[in-house]
Amino acid sequence: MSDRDPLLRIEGLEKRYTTADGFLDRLLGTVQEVTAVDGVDLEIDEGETLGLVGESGCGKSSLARSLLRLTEPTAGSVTYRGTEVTDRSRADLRSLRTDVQYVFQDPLESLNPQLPVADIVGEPLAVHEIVPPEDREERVAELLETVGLRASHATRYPHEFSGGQRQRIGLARALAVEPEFIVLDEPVSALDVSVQAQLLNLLEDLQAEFGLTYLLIAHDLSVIEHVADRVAVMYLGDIVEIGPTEDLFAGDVHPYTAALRSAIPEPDPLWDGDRIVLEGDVPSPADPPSGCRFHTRCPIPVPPAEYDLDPETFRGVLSLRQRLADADGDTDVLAGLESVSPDPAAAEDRPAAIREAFDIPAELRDEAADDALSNALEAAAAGDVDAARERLAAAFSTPCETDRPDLETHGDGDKNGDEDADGDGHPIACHRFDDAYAEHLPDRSEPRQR
Ligand SMILES: Nc1ncnc2c1ncn2[C@@H]1O[C@H](COP(=O)(O)OP(=O)(O)OP(=O)(O)O)[C@@H](O)[C@H]1O
Repeated sequence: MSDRDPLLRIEGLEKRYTTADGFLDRLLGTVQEVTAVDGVDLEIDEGETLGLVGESGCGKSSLARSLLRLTEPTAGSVTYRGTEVTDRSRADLRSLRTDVQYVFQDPLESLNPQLPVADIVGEPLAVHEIVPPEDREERVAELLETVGLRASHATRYPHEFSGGQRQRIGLARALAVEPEFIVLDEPVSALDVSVQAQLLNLLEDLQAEFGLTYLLIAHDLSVIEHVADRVAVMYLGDIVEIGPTEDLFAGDVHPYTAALRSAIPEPDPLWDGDRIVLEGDVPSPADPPSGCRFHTRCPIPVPPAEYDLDPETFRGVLSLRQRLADADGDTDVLAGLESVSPDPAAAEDRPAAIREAFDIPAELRDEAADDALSNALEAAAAGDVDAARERLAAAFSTPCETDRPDLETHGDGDKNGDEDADGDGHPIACHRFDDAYAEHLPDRSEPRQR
């Protein structure tokens, strides 16, 4: 391995689950395929902490478990210290199992409740024959002290400990095999904030002491802000952004990263940044949106090139389009909206009410856009959802809906999110950063604001 090789390299990693394998499901046609990880490329360097963030269901655990083959990946390649992992036999994976450890989110689930801590931490020492049996007790005591517990804790059982202490036991067990690389899957998400900070400090101390490399998974950016060297942001099976941590907390970022960032509780009462609230949940990976997978929730989708629309207005138009698409033949779908009068006699008021319901101004600053919208709203107000849908789709399309963005560096920098000597660019999968769509965004400074 040369100096420049990463410790771990993942290429085109895919993990698909079939939701049901039963005969009845196949007979009824209810078998669904879920693409939890959709062709991810990633590199992790020795000694670094790579944070992996995204909402629940984005595929973080599936990615981490596949790369260690705790679950079999469907496709792709993983190399560890230059050696392919994906085609190794189970027996061959034994050495990898000591080099690489996985610490689970919920220690109560991963620690055997029937065993005292001495056995939980001692088991890997025995299985991998790391110390002779007569030295095991002493080594367990050392490991417990290394993670801030007492040697006397060895005789107790998992339920006798607090959440933070249980996570320390999980760490002691992982450290028993003297690993190089540890995957930490939501290690602090079940803990109080003060306990979180203590555990994150411990992780940093252990990294410095033992030269560890971490993949640190979290659904919350605040957890990794002070710990990770680089951050990869995951949405619906894809990495949508990867870069040095400081770049993701300042400067231009993917709109999804911006939303995660704005969700961090701000201790300063004078802070006047805008909270970005994402609508709805992560869509089902069984039926992901076309184009950019984030476009159905993106606060700033790329508007059509022919109009001068601000991002918020276009978001409203796109949400209206989605509502009409979801209506699927239900002509009364708009009547369900609170501010849209259900009274058929008030049909002439409905276009205005629909605009209001979707935060679209009463009049768009772009006359041609306003005409096209009015035309569609007239059809919607008259209950002709099909016509409204068609008119909106014809007039208000976005490349976000049709073109899948690549994870590309649009400034200076390389594909793995490392800065180059004189640049601060890092890979982002978003059309807003792609010059190919510049004509859609005449004033880039406006939509890139956070
Ligand atoms: N064994 C499985 N069978 C079927 N679908 C699964 C399985 N495991 C995960 N999934 C689905 O794959 C998607 C990604 O799940 P995954 O647990 O990897 O995401 P995550 O980002 O780690 O979320 P969380 O933090 O909630 O664990 C989800 O839609 C989930 O329902």
